[in-house]
Amino acid sequence: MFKTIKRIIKWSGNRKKRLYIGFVYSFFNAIFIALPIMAAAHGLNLILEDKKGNSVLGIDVVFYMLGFMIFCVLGRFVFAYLRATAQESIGVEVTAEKRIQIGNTLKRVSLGFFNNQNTGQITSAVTTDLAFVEMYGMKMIDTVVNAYISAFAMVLCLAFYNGWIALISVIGILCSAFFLKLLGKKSNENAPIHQKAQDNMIAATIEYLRGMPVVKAFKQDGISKEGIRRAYKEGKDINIKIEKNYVPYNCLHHFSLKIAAIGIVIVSSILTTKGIMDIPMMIMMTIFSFVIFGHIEKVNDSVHVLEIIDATLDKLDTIEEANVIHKHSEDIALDQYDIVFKEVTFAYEKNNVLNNVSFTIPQNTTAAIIGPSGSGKSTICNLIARFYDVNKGSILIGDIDVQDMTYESLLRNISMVFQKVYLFNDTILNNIQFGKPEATFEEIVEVAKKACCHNFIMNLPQGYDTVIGDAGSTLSGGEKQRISIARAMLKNAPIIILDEATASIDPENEDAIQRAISELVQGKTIIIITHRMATIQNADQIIVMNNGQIEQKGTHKDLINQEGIYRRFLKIREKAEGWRI
Ligand SMILES: Nc1ncnc2c1ncn2[C@@H]1O[C@H](COP(=O)(O)OP(=O)(O)OP(=O)(O)O)[C@@H](O)[C@H]1O
Repeated sequence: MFKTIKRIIKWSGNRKKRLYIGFVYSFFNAIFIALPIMAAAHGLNLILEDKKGNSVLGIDVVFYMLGFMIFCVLGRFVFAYLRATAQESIGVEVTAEKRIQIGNTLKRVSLGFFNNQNTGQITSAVTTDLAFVEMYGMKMIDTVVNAYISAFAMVLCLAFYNGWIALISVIGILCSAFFLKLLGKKSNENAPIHQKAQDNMIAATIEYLRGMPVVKAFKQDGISKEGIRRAYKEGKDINIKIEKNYVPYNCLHHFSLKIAAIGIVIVSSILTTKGIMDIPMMIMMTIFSFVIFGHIEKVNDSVHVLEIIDATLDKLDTIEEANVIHKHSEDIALDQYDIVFKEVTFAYEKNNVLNNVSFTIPQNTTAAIIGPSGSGKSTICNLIARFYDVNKGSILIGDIDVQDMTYESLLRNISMVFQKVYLFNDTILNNIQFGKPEATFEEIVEVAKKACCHNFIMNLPQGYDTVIGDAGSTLSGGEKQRISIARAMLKNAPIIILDEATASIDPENEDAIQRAISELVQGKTIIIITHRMATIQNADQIIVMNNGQIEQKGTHKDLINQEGIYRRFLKIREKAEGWRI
């Protein structure tokens, strides 16, 4: 429990000082809770003395007492207020920074990180988990640390009057701390199970929502709901089991505090009957027995929360410590753009997807990459853009290893158009402008015209200001593709990677798009994955991939005369394109 408290304090970074100042306020707050009890005992003593005939209770004394009580209430209010202002906003401030920090880290990790980590895990880490720490982190500091500080302040007050009573309080607190430790251990065992159940529920929900179109198309509502129902049921069962686990320790924690409270009352009564303690003091001790453990009693609820916070911080640390792709790279401006693969070997997980691949694409030339499905064509493109790092060998652009360049300086030189287009849930204008944030409206319209988007954009209700749905879901595949080509055109990078970019374009637009692509690629270094024969035949170089290796390499003229995959591929394509209406 205290280990996690220490972690939260460390997590608050340069705001630690405010936490410590808050602890001091908390101490004085507790003193101002104890003072009225002590004053009441003193008042009672005066009343008894007065009754005995010693006239000690004048009107001035009554006013002093009243003034002191008001002073205590005000003191309590002031210190509670100061503590809250010092500590409570820290959680919100730190999580806001952490979100940006994690966002920056996620931007710079290799895409492999998202494969290895469950998407549900990452999503929950940056949304619900961080929100949990935001909401409960500082609350726990208040509940736990301030509870012990309060108890410590009151024990000091008790010790001032009677050492034995103070000792009983300390024993009660220590016993409860022991049971809380056991509870913490149990909770520690359960936290990852709870977390996993929660991640599974989130992952099942995402899967269910993502798969909705397929579910509807195949009318398999029942089957798809089964997964989500199972995840929710497991979540519920695990939570019930965990709660049951905690019951004995919770009871023992409360029991030890109650026994200590009863002990204080019994010992004060015995001391009073023996004449060692007077009645007002005994009443004061009894009142103390009610309030001294009040805050600590609630600490047991915090133990589970702290364990969840601990597991959450572990998870957030894993993301923050993720292998950032350009830890040692520099911002380099290239002056030429030859792309060289030197004996590149790469595996996404265990099995090699590329084996010893070497080729050179000279600046301002076009290389078409062809090959059967799964042969590694897209992987080559992903490695050029450094979405992943090679396992062996190197990739050079303009004689500079891509690993020596920062992501930003590398990607400044590359425009990519993928078959699977991703558009942001934003206006069309902003989606195109993403390629060059400083572009003027006129520039955007110009590229949109070249990419054959302008007409359909103007037919939309708000033209360029039309907001397109999630991932562009309100546009057709061809329209999305044309917007992504416009985006790439606007970026005007010297290297263009086209990964089956025309695959989802409707035939009537294909020629127009091809013209647009011809404009996009003017004077650039191009890597293109395509099945379109005309594009392949016109390429300066064709790289034929098979099973992660280069099977053939050369121009159309070279390869047409060789027996091999390329000739077989051409035959199939000729047949397919011959069928086109
Ligand atoms: N993110 C990934 N994680 C793990 N394996 C992957 C990943 N992406 C691709 N692969 C695997 O790597 C191999 C090569 O994939 P790649 O996408 O490069 O092939 P491709 O030639 O472009 O195929 P296609 O023509 O079907 O797009 C395939 O076996 C594929 O299953």
